[in-house]
Amino acid sequence: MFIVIEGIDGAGKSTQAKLLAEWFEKKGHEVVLTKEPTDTAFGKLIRKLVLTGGKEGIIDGARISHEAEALLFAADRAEHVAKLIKPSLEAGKIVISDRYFYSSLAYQWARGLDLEWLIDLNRFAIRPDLVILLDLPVKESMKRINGRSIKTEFDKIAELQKRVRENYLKLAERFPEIKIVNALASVEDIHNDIVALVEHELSLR
Ligand SMILES: Nc1ncnc2c1ncn2[C@@H]1O[C@H](COP(=O)(O)OP(=O)(O)O)[C@@H](O)[C@H]1O
Ligand SMILES: Cc1cn([C@H]2C[C@H](O)[C@@H](COP(=O)(O)OP(=O)(O)O)O2)c(=O)[nH]c1=O
Repeated sequence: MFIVIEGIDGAGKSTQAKLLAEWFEKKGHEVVLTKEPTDTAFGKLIRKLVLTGGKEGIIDGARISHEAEALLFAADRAEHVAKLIKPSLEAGKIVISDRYFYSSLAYQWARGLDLEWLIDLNRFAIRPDLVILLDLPVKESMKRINGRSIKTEFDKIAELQKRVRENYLKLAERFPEIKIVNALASVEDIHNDIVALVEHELSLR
């Protein structure tokens, strides 16, 4: 089973991915908990070129072009799918990924790239069984990650996050595997909502 957790920065993805992995482990499953960008050479390149390119890089996404940025995320993902996700699923393991190609659609679309081009570019990425979209207002996510962002650029980041949130909600109408979870609740309540969705998915097998 392949489960993806998506949402804007600070939505609670890594918190919930970890709890879900523990839930599966308690039930005796072998779990691979992973994320994008990955920790491989491609992921490191993305962090260097796209995510930590100084103030400018963080706000506008890149000193490199948005197209090159999308291609880097896709290259990282191609390696992720080929070397970890596919073999793990074939071995019968549960794979939980903190972000996947829906992040590329939501974020790179918010940067102004064409959605259909992004979907085509990511066509190699096997479709997950379930995508949990942790949805919450940007104001709340900003409070949660306050320490992580550059305060003076706060508003610009918030504006981008708002577009990303709207994009995720639009994507949920197009991709039936995306299930929206209200991420404004407590960690425990959100976990229970996610477990209910997972149990429903398991009952269909
Ligand atoms: N439901 C929640 N309510 C309040 N704070 C939360 C909740 N879930 C996570 N947090 C906190 O918010 C911050 C961001 O959570 P995190 O799981 O790292 O988000 P993400 O992986 O989506 O960026 C962390 O400090 C975390 O402890
Ligand atoms: C996977 C992915 C992430 N991103 C963005 C979303 C986040 O703002 C950022 C980094 O992701 P994040 O989950 O914050 O990773 P980390 O904290 O480990 O560096 O990259 C994209 O723009 N496109 C993508 O395809």
